Amino acid sequence: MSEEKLSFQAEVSRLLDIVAHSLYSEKEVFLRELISNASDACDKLRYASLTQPDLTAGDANFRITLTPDTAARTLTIADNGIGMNREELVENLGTIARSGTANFMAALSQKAEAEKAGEKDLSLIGQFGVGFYSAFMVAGEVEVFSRKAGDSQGWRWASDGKGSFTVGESDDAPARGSRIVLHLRDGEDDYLQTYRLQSIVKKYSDHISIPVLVGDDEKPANAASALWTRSKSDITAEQYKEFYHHVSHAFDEPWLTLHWRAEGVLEYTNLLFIPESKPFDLFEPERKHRVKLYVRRVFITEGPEGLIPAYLRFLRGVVDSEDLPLNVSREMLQHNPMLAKMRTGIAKRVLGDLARKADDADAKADYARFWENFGAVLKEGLYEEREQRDTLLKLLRAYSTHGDELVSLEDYVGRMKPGQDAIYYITGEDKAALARSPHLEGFRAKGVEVLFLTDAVDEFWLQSVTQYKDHAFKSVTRGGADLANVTAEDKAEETPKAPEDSVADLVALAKLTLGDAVKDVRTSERLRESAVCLVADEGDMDIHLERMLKAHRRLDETSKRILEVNPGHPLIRRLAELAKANGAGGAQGEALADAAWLLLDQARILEGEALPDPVAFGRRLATFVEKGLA
Ligand SMILES: Nc1ncnc2c1ncn2[C@@H]1O[C@H](COP(=O)(O)OP(=O)(O)OP(=O)(O)O)[C@@H](O)[C@H]1O
Repeated sequence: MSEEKLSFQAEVSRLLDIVAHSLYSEKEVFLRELISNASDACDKLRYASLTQPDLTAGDANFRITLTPDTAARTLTIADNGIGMNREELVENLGTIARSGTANFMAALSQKAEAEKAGEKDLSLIGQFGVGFYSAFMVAGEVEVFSRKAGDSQGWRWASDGKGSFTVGESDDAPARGSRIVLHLRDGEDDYLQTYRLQSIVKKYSDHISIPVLVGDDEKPANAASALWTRSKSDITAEQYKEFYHHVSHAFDEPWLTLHWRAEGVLEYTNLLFIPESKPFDLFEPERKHRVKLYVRRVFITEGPEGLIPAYLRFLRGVVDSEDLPLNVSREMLQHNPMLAKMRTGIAKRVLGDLARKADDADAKADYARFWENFGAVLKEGLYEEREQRDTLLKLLRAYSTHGDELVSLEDYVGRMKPGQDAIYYITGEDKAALARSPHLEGFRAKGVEVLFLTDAVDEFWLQSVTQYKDHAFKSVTRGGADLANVTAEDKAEETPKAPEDSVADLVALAKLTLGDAVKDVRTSERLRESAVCLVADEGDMDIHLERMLKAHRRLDETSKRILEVNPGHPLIRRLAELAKANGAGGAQGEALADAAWLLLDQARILEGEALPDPVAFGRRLATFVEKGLA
């Protein structure tokens, strides 16, 4: 077959464009990327050879070699790993298959815009890692010769990184694995010097368990032992960080590094990291984790189901088991009882370490950073893992009416007012909008704190977790406000409102007028400044949850709401007087009926809901304003 010319996927072309104009300040990281790929390729072959020993026959010593050629001005990175066939070369080196790529590209173009505007480097690309494509930061042309383990045919892939690449058969491919030849750009001769290459390997790839050989030197330039098998005291923070970059393909700092060995019935070593920033694919529907499973230093698979609970899927790193059988197939893993035991052990340990961070009064801001990134994921555990519920509730943080800082449930309970039983919350998308909600007025006036719960997942865990330390969770937009029993801080608050019966006629008239449009009309305990609001009945679905379900087409019906009126509000007082004077069948009947509809529509607007009949609303409003001006 002759050579074929193919185009890069559009995202790759855009990425290459950015890479060529290098956003990386340290170009040398291209080597880290290529060595990381080579090491992954060796890991993959080692796993495959467990069941097909022929694959490594004749050459079982995995290694990565870097060969500079000063005359040709090329740097060659070769491995004897799994290699790639034609389809894999096209697929892996022509597209970006990773989930979340679309989001990333969007973020990237924003960044490009921001940079034009002269804003600070957001180092987004650094967080994502451009992998193989980083080769084009230093090379004007890249050739990949590759032969897949077990295949007879070898291939050559080549590109100048400008929109297209060629792929064709090659007699020059290694016996097994890949050889990447970088034709260095002018000015990149640094990467032809052995000592320079050695120092880069030491810096970024010391933890790689495959030996990396540079030039003619027979001694590997890296320590070539799996980092997690070394003693903690022998590992520097820098080495942990580089290992985190390698396993996670992310380039932020680890927020937390957890390195421990579980001993007892089961033995396994864990080197896990919590990233400092949110990975792009955190909310993909599969909710897959990315932790790598090894058995006695042999890489088995990434992200096996059942090893890490979904609510901890932000963890990165490796788990190395001493007990699982080496020939465990990926498919059978999931049903292995040892895996379930490891999962429990890992969850306990991670949550325990998080609890220590959460309890540390000096680390408040630090924990808040973690919470902002991963709190929404952690909360999934509240309904998915009963055994960890109490621990997770202790880790929970939320904004509240108390101030600008995240608060814990313990803080909240400590501030509860005499006579207050419940933990009050309000759900919605946006904290600032929630803070303006009329439902909060009475709570504010009595100094009762209300939590703002703004993650979609909040609606779900609140269905199954009903209380914290005997205090029920209660939505301020549902049921009665129960504020009568709470002693106000401010005595003025206790001054009696207009007696309820003064608005009884208005309430009766509104009920009659609004009929089926509402479940009930009643006077409100929770309003102070606003005239009206809508609430859900005690047993009904919360307004925000219902709206969310409808948006996702999981619900067709809308439950009826209760319209609450504030008997202390001047408008309500005035309407109440009119309703009383008018009696049944009075001359003001029509105007009062219009007023009732306007009150309901106003409450809907405050709730952020669309009006079912905006034309009627407009007409009624016009009539009223006109009368008012007359
Ligand atoms: N030396 C190699 N041997 C075998 N396969 C390779 C090699 N280098 C790259 N690949 C394949 O190409 C794919 C794409 O590599 P690339 O570096 O772009 O992305 P990645 O390693 O998946 O992730 P990242 O971009 O975070 O590094 C790899 O996932 C792998 O399948």
